[in-house]
Amino acid sequence: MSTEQGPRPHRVLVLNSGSSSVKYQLLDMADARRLAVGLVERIGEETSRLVHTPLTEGAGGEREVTGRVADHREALEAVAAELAKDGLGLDSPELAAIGHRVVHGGRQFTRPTVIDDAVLAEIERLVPVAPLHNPANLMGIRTARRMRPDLPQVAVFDTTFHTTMPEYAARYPIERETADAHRVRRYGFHGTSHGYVARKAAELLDRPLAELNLITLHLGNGASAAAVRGGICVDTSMGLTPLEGLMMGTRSGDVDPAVVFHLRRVAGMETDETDALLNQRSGLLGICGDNDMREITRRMDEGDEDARLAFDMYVHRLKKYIGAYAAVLGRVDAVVFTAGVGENAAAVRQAAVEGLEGFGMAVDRELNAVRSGAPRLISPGSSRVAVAVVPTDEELEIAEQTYALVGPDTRPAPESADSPATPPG
Ligand SMILES: Nc1ncnc2c1ncn2[C@@H]1O[C@H](COP(=O)(O)OP(=O)(O)O)[C@@H](O)[C@H]1O
Ligand SMILES: CC(=O)OP(=O)(O)O
Ligand SMILES: [Mg+2]
Repeated sequence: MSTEQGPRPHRVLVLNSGSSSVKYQLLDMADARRLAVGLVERIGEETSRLVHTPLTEGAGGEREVTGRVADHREALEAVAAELAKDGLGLDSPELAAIGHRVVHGGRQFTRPTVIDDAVLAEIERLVPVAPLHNPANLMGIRTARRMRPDLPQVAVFDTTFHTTMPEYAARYPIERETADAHRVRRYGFHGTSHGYVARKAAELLDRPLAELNLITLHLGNGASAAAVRGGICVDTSMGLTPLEGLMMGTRSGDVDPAVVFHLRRVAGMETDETDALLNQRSGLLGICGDNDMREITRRMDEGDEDARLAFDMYVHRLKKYIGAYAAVLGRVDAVVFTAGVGENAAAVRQAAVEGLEGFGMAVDRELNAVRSGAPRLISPGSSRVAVAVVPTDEELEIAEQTYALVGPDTRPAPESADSPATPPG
């Protein structure tokens, strides 16, 4: 190893770019401490909003900036400006790397990957199968590269965790030649989150992950379930794109594919229209006009029947996946709820597990009502299967995977740090 030239950089900026939002965190990896966190939401609308919270000593509290943010480039520029106000700007020599959530990595990206032009081109090629997500991820990456061309940038893919699915779970039962020619298969998403909460659930249960059969339920705006045996994904509910599976905020989840042909024939709906219908105007929103579970449970409490129907459909479909994955796994040690809905909507957890006593699953009403940011059990002591709430932290997981790949312990001394990044193996 060559000689040290001052302290090595050990901060990582993580960008989790969604279709219309960016969540970000700046972390000090020396002690896994968060220095700043924030969110830009409603990108592309007139009412965009940036909420930035510096967490360094004396930096003051949360700041809010409102006004139109046209796209993910402007969003990142606005984030950089806020970070700079706290002395945490992207020009800081203490920044070691930028980690990006990339939703679709196809089959080729089976691990976090340092981004170069070839990797960017691959992510671009996958846009048709993640039309809401990969373009946003790409814009975040390109903007970050423009701002710090010297820094390693790492892509952490939602799909990676699911690349272990057995072939019989990953394939669709359609003509092989056609499927293979167009890479039509099930990829699965939210993998960073499923992998993270599976590990955290093992810690909560104080048992080795290798021994556990888990059903992890990531219920955010997008939602997916995974069957995890010994830390390895054996099935998941999302497929070629993040549209399959559970009912979501605005996405339908599972429907008979003939719905698409039917709407083409009887209503003349073109492919793009049906795509927008199923991805953006369906799910909870399509049934009751709201996609936020807080609003839906509030309306339900006031006796609103549309909200009740949306809730019942959401829970019914969730329960079907719990049952299916119990069958896939044979024995279940824990059901794990995570993400915005899973962590906060006690009513969803209660209703999804209700009636599953025959599967050894139950929720304790009082434990379930506790509000907490900590991993916790919500099943009664008598429950054969543990039911848990485990907050996800995709940003921390991305930061750790990024740092493990390009942090100071893994790369040559600073003098060669600006040499081109290595492409995937
Ligand atoms: N306190 C809460 N009670 C019920 N649902 C909530 C609460 N907070 C957030 N949610 C739900 O979580 C969703 C956002 O989840 P999140 O995991 O942040 O999604 P994403 O990362 O896809 O944007 C919201 O749309 C809402 O439905
Ligand atoms: C893949 C996916 O659905 O992501 P999100 O939940 O962030 O929309
Ligand atoms: Mg999310």
